Amino acid sequence: MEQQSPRYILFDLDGTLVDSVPDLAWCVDVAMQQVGLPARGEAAVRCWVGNGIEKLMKRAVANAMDDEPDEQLFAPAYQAFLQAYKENHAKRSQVYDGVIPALDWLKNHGYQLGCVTNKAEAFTLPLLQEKKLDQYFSVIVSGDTCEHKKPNPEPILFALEALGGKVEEALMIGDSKSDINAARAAGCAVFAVPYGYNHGEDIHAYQPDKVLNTLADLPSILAPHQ
Ligand SMILES: O=C(O)COP(=O)(O)O
Ligand SMILES: [Mg+2]
Repeated sequence: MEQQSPRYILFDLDGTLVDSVPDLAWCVDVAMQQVGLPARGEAAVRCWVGNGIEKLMKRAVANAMDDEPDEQLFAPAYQAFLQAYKENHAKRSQVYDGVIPALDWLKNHGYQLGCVTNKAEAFTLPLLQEKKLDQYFSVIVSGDTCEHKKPNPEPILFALEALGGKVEEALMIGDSKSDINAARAAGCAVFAVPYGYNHGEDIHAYQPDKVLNTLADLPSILAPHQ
């Protein structure tokens, strides 16, 4: 399959467009307190984000990346997190520098944009709206839109079908190995940003087609369309 210059660009959300860990960590610690566990803090949450909020809370309750949590603690902690995050998904979170100018430029130069996130839809849409990012995207695919999340290619393929685009014309941009692996499995190009959340690992190790220090670099890399 010959990769063409992209016309469809799919953006990851947490760690790529928005630094959402301050709100996620705040809500994790509210939940920990409610079930009598110690606060986990932002640094730990930064390593645990990326596979959806249920997985994040399993890691927080177990205080480990891969261990299964105590079910008696997990169920109430997860409910407490959902309750807290409803009111606290955008308060402390910030759009990264360079995002708005990049999205404006892409939108004005003929690109079709989508957002493909592992965040649950109940939180994705309000966060994008509150940060005034929803207006840029013709399709928004959340962690519970499809049967599988990234790194499965399904959400990327679903977004492209909605946009009417082919994988050869698509570029995924994300911060984690899940974004890179999903894009590779789908068969599209992938760029990464190094400032987000990749479970504490250097994103270069996953060999994206390019690593961008900021999304503001995109206009100097991509050709304008009509
Ligand atoms: O909610 C998460 O785990 C992260 O979502 P992301 O796919 O936007 O990085
Ligand atoms: Mg991400």
